[in-house]
Amino acid sequence: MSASNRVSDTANPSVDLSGEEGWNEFDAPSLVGDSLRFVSGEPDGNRFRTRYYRDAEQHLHARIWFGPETEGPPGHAHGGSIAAVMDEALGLAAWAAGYPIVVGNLNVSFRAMLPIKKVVTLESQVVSVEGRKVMIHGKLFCDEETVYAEGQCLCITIPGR
Ligand SMILES: CCCCC/C=C\C/C=C\C/C=C\C/C=C\CCCC(=O)SCCNC(=O)CCNC(=O)[C@H](O)C(C)(C)COP(=O)(O)OP(=O)(O)OC[C@H]1O[C@@H](n2cnc3c(N)ncnc32)[C@H](O)[C@@H]1OP(=O)(O)O
Repeated sequence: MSASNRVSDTANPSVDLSGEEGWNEFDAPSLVGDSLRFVSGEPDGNRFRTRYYRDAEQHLHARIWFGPETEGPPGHAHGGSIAAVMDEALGLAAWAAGYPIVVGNLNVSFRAMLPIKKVVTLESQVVSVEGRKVMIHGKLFCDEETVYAEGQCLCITIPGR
C-alpha cells in the first residue's frame, strides 16, 4: 500500500452514532470518571467511536464504530478489539445499574466476522446478582439476523465504594 493510500484510509469520516427512539444518552464519565479512554477516549479518532445510551428500563446500550485501527483479519475487527468493547461496556452496564465493580471474568463468543468501518449496536442486561458477583450479558449486532459477538461478564463489587 502506498503512503497516499494510507492517508485516505485514515481520513476522518463522519459517523452516525445516533440512538433509537426512547434511548437517552448516558454520560459515562460523570459516573465513573475520565479513565475509560482505551475504547471511548477518541470520539473523532480512527480506533473506536462510542456513544452510550439507556432505555426506559435503564438497560445500557451503545452504538460503536469499529474504525480502521481495530482491524485484525483483513477488513474485519480484531477479536481483542471486540473483547475490549465488551469489557468496557458490560462493566459500565454494572456501574450504571448501581454496582461499583471491576470485571473478574469475561467470556466472548465471536459469532460472525465484524466488518470494520461499521456502526454496530451493543445491548446489555444484568442477569443476576449474588453477593459480590454481578453477571452481565451482552451482544454486539447490526440487526436481528446478524449477531457478531456475545459476552458474559462476571463483575465483582469493590468493597468500600
Ligand atoms: C487501585 C485499585 C483501584 C480499584 C478500582 C477502583 C475503581 C474503579 C473505578 C472506576 C471503574 C471505571 C469504569 C467502570 C467501567 C468499566 C469497567 C471496565 C472493566 C475493567 O476493565 S476492570 C479491569 C479488569 N479487571 C481487573 O483488573 C480485575 C482484577 N482482579 C481483581 O481485582 C480481583 O481478583 C477481584 C476484585 C475481581 C476479586 O478479588 P477479591 O479478593 O476482592 O474477591 P474474591 O477473590 O474473594 O472473590 C469474591 C467472589 O467473587 C468470585 N470471583 C472473583 N473473581 C472471579 C473470577 N475471575 N471468576 C469467577 N469468580 C470469581 C470469588 O469466587 C468469590 O465468590 P464467593 O463469594 O462466592 O466465594
